[in-house]
Amino acid sequence: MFSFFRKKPAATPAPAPEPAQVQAPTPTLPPATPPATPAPTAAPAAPASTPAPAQPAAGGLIGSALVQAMDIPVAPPVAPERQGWMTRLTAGLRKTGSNISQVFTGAQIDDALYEELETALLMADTGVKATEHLLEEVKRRVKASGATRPVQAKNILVDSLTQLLKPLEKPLVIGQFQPTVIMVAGVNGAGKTTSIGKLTKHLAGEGASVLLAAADTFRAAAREQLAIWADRNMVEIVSQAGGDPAAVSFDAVTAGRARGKDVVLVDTAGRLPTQLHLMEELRKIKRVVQKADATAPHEVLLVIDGNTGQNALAQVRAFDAALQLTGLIVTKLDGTAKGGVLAAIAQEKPVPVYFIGVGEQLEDLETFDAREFALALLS
Ligand SMILES: Nc1nc2c(ncn2[C@@H]2O[C@H](COP(=O)(O)OP(=O)(O)OP(=O)(O)O)[C@@H](O)[C@H]2O)c(=O)[nH]1
Repeated sequence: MFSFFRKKPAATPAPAPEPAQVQAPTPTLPPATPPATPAPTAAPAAPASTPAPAQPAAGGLIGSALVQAMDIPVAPPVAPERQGWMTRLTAGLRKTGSNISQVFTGAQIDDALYEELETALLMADTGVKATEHLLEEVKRRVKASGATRPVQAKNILVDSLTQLLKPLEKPLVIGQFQPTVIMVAGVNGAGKTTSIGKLTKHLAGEGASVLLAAADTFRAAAREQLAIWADRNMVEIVSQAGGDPAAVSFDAVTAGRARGKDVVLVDTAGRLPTQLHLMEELRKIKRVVQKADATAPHEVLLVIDGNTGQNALAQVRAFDAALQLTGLIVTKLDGTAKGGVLAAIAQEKPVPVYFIGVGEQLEDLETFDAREFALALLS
């Protein structure tokens, strides 16, 4: 089931400065879709209601008589329409998740388990701060709940990770502006064009009219790749060999407005944050897009390759400083053992994650859901 974006209801006041151009969503587009999954019920350990850990009673109660009822979070089931995605996500995150899950295969919760957990989280590129946070949370809640079995500690980790990642959840909203201009940036090969192609397919499939801007004017292959996605989805593309990327973006936004498009997606060339002149070029694209539409770009997305681990955090910081990011797309989580980087982002630079990618297939890019991610990682 498609659950890529939420359409702003027509009744929602649009803060566009040119009311005449802000139109109600086209009838071909679906109404606002409810969240694909129920809001995660991040059940705190609720120590208040938890009976105190059992004290050996006088008279020598043994075995199961000592077991107390414990309040351990139990994950609610995933919505049926997300089951297929969960299967792909679980498979994609296997490399990252298996090392962490391994920690909970022993017989008891002890210092050795916590040490192993710390190492596993650090190895998954969760970062020092997020690792410390998660460790403290798990220890605190294990103690408060009286949990003794590693599987209980694992459930508590799922819940703690969900809570940490929750602020990163945000749906992509279109329909508030026409067109919604989405600028996409990132380092070389992060998966920008592929992600734009997948997004285009899904948006077009839902009846949204999309215009693509090939603002990577240097690399012929990049333009061709985008043109293939445009052809496949029968959407229009503004492209120009060797031209100025800002000029192409300006033309695309102007054309998008004139033709009443719902979405304009601007694909920019890959660059490293250390290439200052190229970062300046990105700023210029953003400024020029603003000239074509004073309210645009409405979204500035950074695509990051999940394989880059902690370096992804540096990319988020650098691109955010240059462009004021509104969201992230994290790709290639399938080929990495470093998927913990999302926790590092949540802890240190919480820019919303609109989509995550776990493969090259169309259906391998989906909306980010904190609980799904935590469950898939530790399943
Ligand atoms: N395994 C895997 N591969 C992916 C994913 N997303 C993209 N790719 C692959 O990554 C490679 C680079 O993707 P592109 O979309 O060309 O990357 P780009 O950021 O546009 O590249 P430049 O324009 O050169 O900066 C392609 O082979 C994609 O198929 C993903 O989630 N998982």
